[in-house]
Amino acid sequence: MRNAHTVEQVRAAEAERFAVLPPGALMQRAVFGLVAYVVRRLGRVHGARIVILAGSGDNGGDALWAGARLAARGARVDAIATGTTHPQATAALLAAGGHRQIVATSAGPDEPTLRALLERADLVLDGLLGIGGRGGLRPAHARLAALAPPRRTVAVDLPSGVDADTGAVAGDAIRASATITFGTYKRGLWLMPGAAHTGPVELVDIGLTLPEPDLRALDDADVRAALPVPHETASKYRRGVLGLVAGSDDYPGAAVLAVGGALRGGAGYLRVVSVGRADPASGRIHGRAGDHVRAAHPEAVVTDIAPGDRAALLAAGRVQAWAIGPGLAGDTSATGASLDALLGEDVPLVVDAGALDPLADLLAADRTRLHRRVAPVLVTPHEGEFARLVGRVLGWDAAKAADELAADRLATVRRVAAETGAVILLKGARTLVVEPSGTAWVNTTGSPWLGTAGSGDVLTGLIGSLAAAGLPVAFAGAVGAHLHGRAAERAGVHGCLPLAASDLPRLLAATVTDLLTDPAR
Ligand SMILES: NC(=O)C1=CN([C@@H]2O[C@H](COP(=O)(O)OP(=O)(O)OC[C@H]3O[C@@H](n4cnc5c(N)ncnc54)[C@H](OP(=O)(O)O)[C@@H]3O)[C@@H](O)[C@H]2O)[C@@H](O)CC1
Ligand SMILES: [K+]
Repeated sequence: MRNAHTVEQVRAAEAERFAVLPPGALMQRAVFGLVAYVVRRLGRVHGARIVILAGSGDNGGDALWAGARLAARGARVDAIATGTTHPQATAALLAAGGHRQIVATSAGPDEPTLRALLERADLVLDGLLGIGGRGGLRPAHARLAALAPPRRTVAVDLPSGVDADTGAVAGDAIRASATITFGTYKRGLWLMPGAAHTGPVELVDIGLTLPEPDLRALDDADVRAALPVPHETASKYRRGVLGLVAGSDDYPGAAVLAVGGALRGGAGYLRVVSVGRADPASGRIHGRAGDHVRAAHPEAVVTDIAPGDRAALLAAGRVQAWAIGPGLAGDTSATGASLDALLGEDVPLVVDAGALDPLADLLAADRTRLHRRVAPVLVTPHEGEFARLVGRVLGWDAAKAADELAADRLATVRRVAAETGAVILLKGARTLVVEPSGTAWVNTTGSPWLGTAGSGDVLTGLIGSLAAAGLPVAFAGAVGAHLHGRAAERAGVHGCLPLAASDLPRLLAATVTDLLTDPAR
């Protein structure tokens, strides 16, 4: 498990260490980790050209100290400063044979010199701003951030211009090929849009004693430990039964995809309820979605119901979790009736796609509905669906939803989870899962190829299945998002590019197999 903390939490932990350690000790620990990374990355330090971008604070100090160590090992180190710099670190750099120039002064480098330095650099260390940064970069910093070559830039602690707490980016910000962060992960390294600036993030332990994290990210080891694996006395019922309400005559494929995801989540039995209509000749209820599911997944037990038939829905049988939404289209009042029936059942419920607007309508009529329910409800909107949800339930207009998410994605989702009583899984690059209590996970697996029709249907089935198999539904959301992302990452290896959603169930099986058979277990 990786943990992220707020700047306030980091400052408090640092203060506690400052009180007992010799001056500069924490910074030297950070520098040691940074230099180790640079040496590993470059392979050969002697003769390498390093450019340090240095701001006025301790973040610049880290980078300059690293520059001093690298200069002492034979690197050519040029520091470009925005103004005054950390005195001891600057003295160390100069003593080791490094150079320093200050931009925007008469003796500073002109534009062509600056560009040439950065173009020739083997590596650029971004020490413009760390956790002390506030708001958008000032002009001198912004100019350097725009010139730094993304593929050869390493961010020190965090990419300058990314807000350490929110991940917000106002104007120019460093784009890094890697980030070496100190003490703990900062939330902004994991939250969009900042997360798009970091490259892979490495943590250097500097010995901070930290409180409960504000945000968590699962690793493969966490997911492996959480996977529902049947034991000797398992039976299909004991492994958990998922009820999945999915598919309609208009969108039968969504049900097939959701079932594909559900079959890889660990539940032992799958009851699928599809919406059909009465056959004029026989009077029997029959739907296209049911036919498609039966043909594609003979192991699923399918019931066709008339739109909104609550009794027929619940008669499908006992389940340990319900999921509703993929491929439900058309009559939202019928979906609302089904949803209302499922909300009356005391088992975890996953709500997605075509059931999200009907849920919003139910919550608009009664905001306490989910707060009063004992078992949790997890909703899985993408950004557009989230905007509609908060529009209908909380009265936010679309611009407000977009602005709040851009300013502080995590705080916004936390607020909406607390107000609605729903566990919210906000899909997208860096999917967030947030409980009404505020407990939050961010997903760091995935691939842009996942932005394809139907991938959300697979995710809903997968999460529902994990919940039916016994994982708490919010955790099932975090585990499901991790597996879904890992599956997509494997697409290239398994010859599945461009990725189609129907490839995902097979890729999920390969992902789970690898996790369970990893010899390092
Ligand atoms: N202390 C230690 O032992 C350890 C510290 N560590 C390191 O210290 C870093 C934190 O250092 P820090 O507190 O000095 O803050 P940092 O981000 O470098 O500079 C802030 C200064 O920049 C300015 N400024 C603010 N906003 C701005 C903007 N938008 N655009 C431009 N300028 C802006 C403002 O200065 P002003 O110009 O207002 O005087 C402000 O004071 C941390 O990230 C980690 O790398 C690690 O080594 C672990 C051990
Ligand atoms: K930085």
